[in-house]
Amino acid sequence: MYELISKVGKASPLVVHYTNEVTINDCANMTLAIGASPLMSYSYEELEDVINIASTVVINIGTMNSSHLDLFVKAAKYANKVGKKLVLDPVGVFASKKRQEIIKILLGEVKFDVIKGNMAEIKFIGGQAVNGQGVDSHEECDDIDQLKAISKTLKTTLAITGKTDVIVDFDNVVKIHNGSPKLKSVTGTGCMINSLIGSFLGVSDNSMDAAVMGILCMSLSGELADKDDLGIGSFKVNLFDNIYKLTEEKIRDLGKVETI
Ligand SMILES: Nc1ncnc2c1ncn2[C@@H]1O[C@H](COP(=O)(O)OP(=O)(O)OP(=O)(O)O)[C@@H](O)[C@H]1O
Ligand SMILES: Cc1ncsc1CCO
Repeated sequence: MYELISKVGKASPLVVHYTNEVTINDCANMTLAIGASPLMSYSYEELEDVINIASTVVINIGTMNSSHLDLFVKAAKYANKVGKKLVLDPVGVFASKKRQEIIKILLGEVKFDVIKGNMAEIKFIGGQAVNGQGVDSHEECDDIDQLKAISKTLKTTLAITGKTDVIVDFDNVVKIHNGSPKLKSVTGTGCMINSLIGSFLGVSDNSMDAAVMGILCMSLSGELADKDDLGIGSFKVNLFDNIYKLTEEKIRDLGKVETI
């Protein structure tokens, strides 16, 4: 699995993003930092052209935009139709009825390789009552059986972020114990994980490995970046530097990965 980091650098897969306007630039830079190639689009006109050349398509509903709702569904359905890998981030799904409606349509009509969310977002799409605010989660990992059931119902790999990250594919479960609380104070670290997972899916058919690697790269780089009592601006720069300088050896040595 750890060798995927060199594979991404060599193959530089194209990750097409339909994502939110808040973190779009950081997602493009994160894709480049790990060695893949980003393309961000909001156009109906080029939808088929750009998805045809993509390795992976990322759908992130973070900033609900009336003119994008149908575009995101069309993009996801077309990616499915032509057999592209797909990642969904149901950002803030519990915050509004319209978010719930669009996620219901996407889950009903599209098969995703990985659904990435914070614990509140994932529990919510699994039908649980949750404690979240806007796009943020106040939930932690308490019931692995519940997460396994959600993965089975949605027939997908779940990549769930939090103090402890959890990746669940049916009965296979991996926990990641790296991280830094500062990652929560930089907006879009979750969105950037979609870019990382999308990059790894571009060089692997194993969704679980891609999801573990995507979260691990962010959580470990955040941990390494949180040095010398840095302020949050410098921390963010240091986070990107650490992603860019990750190696297979570093991940193998410093990753705190627990297979359950
Ligand atoms: N309390 C914490 N301690 C350590 N690491 C954390 C903590 N909370 C979150 N993280 C890390 O922060 C990163 C992003 O996770 P988070 O759950 O904040 O995503 P998110 O809510 O989807 O983010 P965003 O909406 O800003 O994109 C992950 O790498 C996760 O491990
Ligand atoms: C703050 C925020 N609002 C909509 S999307 C987004 C980025 C983090 O998900």
